[in-house]
Amino acid sequence: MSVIEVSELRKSYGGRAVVDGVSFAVEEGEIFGILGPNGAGKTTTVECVEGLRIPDAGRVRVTGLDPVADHARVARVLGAQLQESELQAKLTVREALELYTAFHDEPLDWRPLAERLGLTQKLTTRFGKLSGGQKQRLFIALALVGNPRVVVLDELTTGLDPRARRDTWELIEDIRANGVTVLLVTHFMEEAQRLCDRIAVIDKGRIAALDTPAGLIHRSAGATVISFTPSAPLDAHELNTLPALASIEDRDGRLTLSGTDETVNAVITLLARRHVTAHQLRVVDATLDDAFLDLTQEATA
Ligand SMILES: Nc1ncnc2c1ncn2[C@@H]1O[C@H](COP(=O)(O)OP(=O)(O)OP(=O)(O)O)[C@@H](O)[C@H]1O
Repeated sequence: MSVIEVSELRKSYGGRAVVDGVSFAVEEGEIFGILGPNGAGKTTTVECVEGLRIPDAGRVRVTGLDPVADHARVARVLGAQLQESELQAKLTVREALELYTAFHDEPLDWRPLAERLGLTQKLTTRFGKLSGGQKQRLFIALALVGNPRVVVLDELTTGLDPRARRDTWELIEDIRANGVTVLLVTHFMEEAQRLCDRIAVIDKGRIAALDTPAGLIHRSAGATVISFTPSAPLDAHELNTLPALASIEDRDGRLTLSGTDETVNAVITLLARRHVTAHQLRVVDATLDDAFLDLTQEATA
């Protein structure tokens, strides 16, 4: 049984479908990413998983339980990251940890958790005085203190500096290493590529693609990019008919072509045949960034 099952989920506001038939399943121990442009329906989807919004249609199950009908039981297995507005500025870190411990039947001891999250020195600091990174670490601690099987983290590293972001990534890997399943909403491609086992790309309320990060990159039209400045102009028709070509750009005589390994080999053969030298030749793999733009543009078209 999957830890999270979402099937044909739909939610509309004022007659506009913001989640329009989303289905996915998250397996035990996975870090599953939800990636998409602003307003794609990511938060609405995960809030249906948390039982905070009621779907118009479709089925959501968390460890086999309905998050709305079985809200109290789901709250025991699912840890959700709070939004900033949900904690009082005057509450100290210790008070927040004690308060959230009291909400759960079988909580973890918050002390080692605070230690692992680097909060021990901050126990007497009020929430309002914490830095952005410290607040995020406290939110992670509060999401984990109930000893959940699943945690939902929405835009966890937004607003963090690169160091704090990397620390947070290590924490998430650590959480998973302890057997917790992670559902992660993110805007950051690097974050998704580094952390997620699988990613659902959501665009306009629908799943545009669902795959591993490497799978998404390979699936996108231009998985490999070759760029060079030819020593003499090349024939446009010959370039445009290269096999598996996804895109071609000529910027002040520097050519950038995306496609597959087949495209790259054909470019090299063409250069040799025409006795043209390629200056500053670069071949790079596309990133998840490229794949994301490709996939979400595709869905727009
Ligand atoms: N309670 C609500 N009432 C009306 N419209 C809403 C409500 N909640 C969300 N929406 C709209 O639904 C759409 C999807 O919102 P959602 O927050 O799920 O997107 P998102 O993918 O999480 O976006 P972002 O990346 O910007 O956080 C948006 O256009 C938003 O304005």
